[in-house]
Amino acid sequence: MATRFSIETVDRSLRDIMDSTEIFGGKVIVFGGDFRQVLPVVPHGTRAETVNVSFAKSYLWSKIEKLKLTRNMRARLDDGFSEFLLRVGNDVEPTISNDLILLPKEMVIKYENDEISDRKLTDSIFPFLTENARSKKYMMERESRIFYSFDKAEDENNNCYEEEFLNTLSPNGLPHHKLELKVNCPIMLPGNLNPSIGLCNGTRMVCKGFDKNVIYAEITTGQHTGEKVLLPRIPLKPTEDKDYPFKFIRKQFPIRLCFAMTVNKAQGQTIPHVGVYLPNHVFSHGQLYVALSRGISMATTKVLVKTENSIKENETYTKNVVYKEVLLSET
Ligand SMILES: Nc1ncnc2c1ncn2[C@@H]1O[C@H](COP(=O)(O)OP(=O)(O)OP(=O)(O)O)[C@@H](O)[C@H]1O
Repeated sequence: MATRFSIETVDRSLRDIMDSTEIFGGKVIVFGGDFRQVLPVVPHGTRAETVNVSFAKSYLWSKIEKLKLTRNMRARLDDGFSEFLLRVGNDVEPTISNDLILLPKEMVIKYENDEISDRKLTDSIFPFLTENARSKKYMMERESRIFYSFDKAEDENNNCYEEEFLNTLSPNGLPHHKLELKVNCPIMLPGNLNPSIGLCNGTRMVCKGFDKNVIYAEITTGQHTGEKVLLPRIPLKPTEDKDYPFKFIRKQFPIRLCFAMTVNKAQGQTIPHVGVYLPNHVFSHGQLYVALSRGISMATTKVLVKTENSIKENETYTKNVVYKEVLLSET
C-alpha cells in the first residue's frame, strides 16, 4: 500500500500540470484498497506514525467518493469463513485478555511438539509432498543447482567492504547471495521487475529450468497465470539502504525461494492451501486478517500457534491487532 505522501505528491503534480485547484487537477483517479489490511510500513515507527501515513489520514480522503465491495469473491464458497474474516478485520470478534481471539477448531493445528506440528502444517500446505518423496523419478528430477551473486559497494575504491562481507548481507527486497534451485521449486520476485508482463513485487512462479545466465519460470498467480518468462541476472540495489553506509549492488537472478513468505509479502495473493505459522503472535494492524484472508475456505486454511498461553481449555487463541482509528475514518 502506498503512503499518503506519494498520493499527495501526485495530487500536487497534477494540479500543477493542469493549472487547476481541483483535486488531482480535475482528473479521475480510481483507488482500490482495504484498511483492514496491513498499513504502509514505517521502519521503527510507532502506532501513531504508522496511522499517520495511511491514506485515510490525508486531506484528500474526505473529498473522495467511496464505493464499497460487498462480497468476498475469494471465499465465495464458504460464507462462514467470509463472515469470520470480516469480524477479524473489523475487530468485532470477541476477545479474551490481551486481544486474544478464538480460532475456529477446523482451522487449528494443535501444538503438540515442534516436529509433529510442523509436519502437520507442511502436509496441509503441500499435500502431495510425502507421496512424491517416495517417487524415485520425482526425486531424480530435482537435482539442485546453486547460483551465487556478485556483490560490490558502489563508488568505493578503497576496498573497505570485502566481497565476503557483502555476501552475508540480505537487505529487504533483494535476492540472497546463495540461490539454490531445483526444477519445479516455487520462487517469488522480491521487487517490481516488469509489471506490464506480470512481473511485480510478490509475483509467485515455478522454476521450470535454468542455464548459466537465465532462469525459465512459469507465473502461478494473478492474471498472467500460466505465462512463461525468462529471468536474467541483473544488478539490483536495495530500495531502502539507510542501514548501510555505502551503496550496495548485488548481481543475481531477481528471485527468492518461496516455500514460505511473511504475512506482509502475502498481501494481495490468493493461496489455495494456506498454512499460517505463528511462532509469535502478530504485532501490527491487519496482519492476522491478511494472513487468514489469503485462503478460499476454512477447510484449506490452517493455523499453527506456538506461543505460550495460547491454548486454554483445549481451545486455541491468537492475538488480533487492529488500529480502530484507521477503520473509523473509512466512511
Ligand atoms: N467477479 C469475480 N468472480 C469470480 N472470482 C472473482 C471475481 N472477482 C475476484 N475473484 C477472485 O477472487 C480472488 C481475489 O481477487 P483480487 O485479488 O482481485 O481481490 P483483492 O481485492 O485484490 O484481494 P485482497 O485485497 O484481499 O488481496 C481472485 O482469486 C479472483 O480470481
